[in-house]
Amino acid sequence: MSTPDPRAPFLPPLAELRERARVVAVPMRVRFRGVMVREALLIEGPEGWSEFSPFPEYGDSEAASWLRSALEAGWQGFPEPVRQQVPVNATVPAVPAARVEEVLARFGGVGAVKVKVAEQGQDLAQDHARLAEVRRLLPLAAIRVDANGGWTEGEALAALTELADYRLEYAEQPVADIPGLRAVRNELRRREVPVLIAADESVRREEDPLRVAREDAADLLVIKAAPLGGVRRALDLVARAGLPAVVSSALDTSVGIRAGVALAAALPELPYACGLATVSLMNGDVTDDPLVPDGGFLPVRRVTVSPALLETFAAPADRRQWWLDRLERVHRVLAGAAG
Ligand SMILES: O=C(O)CCC(=O)C1=CC=C[C@@H](O)[C@@H]1C(=O)O
Ligand SMILES: [Mg+2]
Repeated sequence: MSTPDPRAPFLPPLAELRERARVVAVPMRVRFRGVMVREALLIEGPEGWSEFSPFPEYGDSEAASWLRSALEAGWQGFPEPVRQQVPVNATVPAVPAARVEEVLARFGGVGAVKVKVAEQGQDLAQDHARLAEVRRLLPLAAIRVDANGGWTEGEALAALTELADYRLEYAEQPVADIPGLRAVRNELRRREVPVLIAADESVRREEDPLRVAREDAADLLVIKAAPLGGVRRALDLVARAGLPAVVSSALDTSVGIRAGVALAAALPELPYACGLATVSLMNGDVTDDPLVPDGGFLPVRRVTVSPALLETFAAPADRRQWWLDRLERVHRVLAGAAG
């Protein structure tokens, strides 16, 4: 497969993007990544609505991939799907065990659940309790955990050796760096602990997203459309990596989730349920017909944005300005890359 053209897709003039940009602040039902409000800049392009919502702490060059992804959605459109619906997992944030039932209920029936573990300020007993509750409520579900790099190697080995009793499908980013992932993976195999290792941050936040695969540091990759520069770039990455991929969200509105669905729908193989049901964690959306799961699946379809909801969730003026300033800086980064 060829290297994606760094200039593609076409970069519209900043004035055009600014003029069409809408900034929303959508409340969460439950704290996730430490936030209770998710902000996003949405732009309507000729091919449909697009979302630019890099997390606020990300710098401009990292955010440039998110803008590329938005431009693909709005100005280029998505590649042809090979399936018309995609299986999804429920996502359980690092909530107390007593809240698990209420969180799971938001997702309707699903066959897979991702549980956050290793949250700062919590301990392994809390992870155990959360996982035990998920297993009690869904005895047959595929369960995976996501530590967001929160364990040391020693902690990861100890924790996963114990948590394997819940029949874990895989552990996402148990430790922060690639040599650590590789070491944990090798040691778990040596101990015959049946937990696969997935890389997330080590793919989407690395200079070289193929390094994990090259260094044999994970069994599978977590792939997100926006941080990887869009659906086509993510597809190219998966093809080059030669590892199974799980598509996951960036905690987007339904507009951003649409890109994730397009990615999952276009992958030649989709062996795992995708982490694309996160609209269910939000207390609002920009469409009257949100991309939330039905029977454990999301459909492959367009998202129609509601002008009334854009008003309802319009961000305060200072935050709107913050996003417009960011858009301007990141546009400059992409214009530089194209020059
Ligand atoms: O994968 C899922 O089930 C939901 C998405 C999800 O967990 C994430 C979305 C956005 C940011 C990340 O911190 C987080 C992740 O680590 O995968
Ligand atoms: Mg993750």
